[in-house]
Amino acid sequence: MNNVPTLKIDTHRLIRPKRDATPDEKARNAQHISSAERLLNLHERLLGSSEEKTLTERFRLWAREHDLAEEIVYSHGGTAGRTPGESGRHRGQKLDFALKPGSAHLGMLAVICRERPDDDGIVFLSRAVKCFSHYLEMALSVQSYRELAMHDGLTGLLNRKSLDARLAEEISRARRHGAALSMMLIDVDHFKKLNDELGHLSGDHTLRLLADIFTAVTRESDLAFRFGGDEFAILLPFTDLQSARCTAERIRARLSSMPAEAFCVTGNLPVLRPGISIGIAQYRQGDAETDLLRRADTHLYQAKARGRGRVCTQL
Ligand SMILES: Nc1nc2c(ncn2[C@@H]2O[C@H](COP(=O)(O)OP(=O)(O)OP(=O)(O)O)[C@@H](O)[C@H]2O)c(=O)[nH]1
Repeated sequence: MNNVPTLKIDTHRLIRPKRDATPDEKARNAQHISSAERLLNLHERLLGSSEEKTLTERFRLWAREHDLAEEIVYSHGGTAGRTPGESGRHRGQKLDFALKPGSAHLGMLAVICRERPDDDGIVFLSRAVKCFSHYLEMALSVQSYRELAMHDGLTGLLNRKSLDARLAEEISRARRHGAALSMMLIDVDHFKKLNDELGHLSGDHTLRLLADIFTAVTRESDLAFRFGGDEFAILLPFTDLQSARCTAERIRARLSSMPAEAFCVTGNLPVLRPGISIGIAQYRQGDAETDLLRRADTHLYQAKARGRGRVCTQL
């Protein structure tokens, strides 16, 4: 974020306007001013966007409007070192630029031109790519902060804030397509006792182990969240109650198949195997987000009330 893009124009190459400037000097001045205007326009277009896709699209449109490129292709995992620095290397009608705004390597940018630019054209293109790479660096940095803000620091699962957003998305999808959607709420049984007897480090360790189990047992399309404290939520798109129940039982089976020592981080302590209670609800047409959440919570409460260590669902 400390790399604030600067408009780098070779002002020293501008020749002071003088009455007796030769036609050649006048032409060079005009060319530099036109380059500056075009780069300024690029800055103005890129400014204010922190999305990688939007930036690439804006750069592509700018390059096409200025007849600099037919196509722009950005790839994250470009072959580092193939093109040193940001100096474009002409390969047919394609110029490859390594995006290195500072010490970071952000990938490669392929600029596909209709005709081979002359040397001045390549220098100008390099400046434009450098400008783009600064904005891209900021966008990627904002993106990674956004990612972090959506996750829980202890378990790495999505956090409560993400749940609100994803629940609204999934409900609107289920509503639109008439697709099944289930929600699972999971709470650790007697977690306070586990914390008190084994210590908070073991408690934290248990929460991480549970998160790993949820990730391992669920499908890629399922979304696991740390709801808060010792409570978790899993959203299961395209999943009815019966399948969600099977997933819940698989989670319980995986948990009970783990050796008890796995839950203790400090040796010579009494072994305390954590149990979990699970409540599941399925989306019903017309449900608001809070309805699904409230019903899953009611079933979790039932699981606790009926003696814990079980799964309860709506009928
Ligand atoms: N180690 C650890 N403990 C936490 C964390 N967040 C919340 N807790 C503890 O989790 C415990 C939750 O306890 P309760 O909500 O009373 O419930 P419980 O003891 O699990 O009992 P039941 O849910 O009724 O079975 C509290 O003691 C919290 O201090 C955390 O991030 N790490």
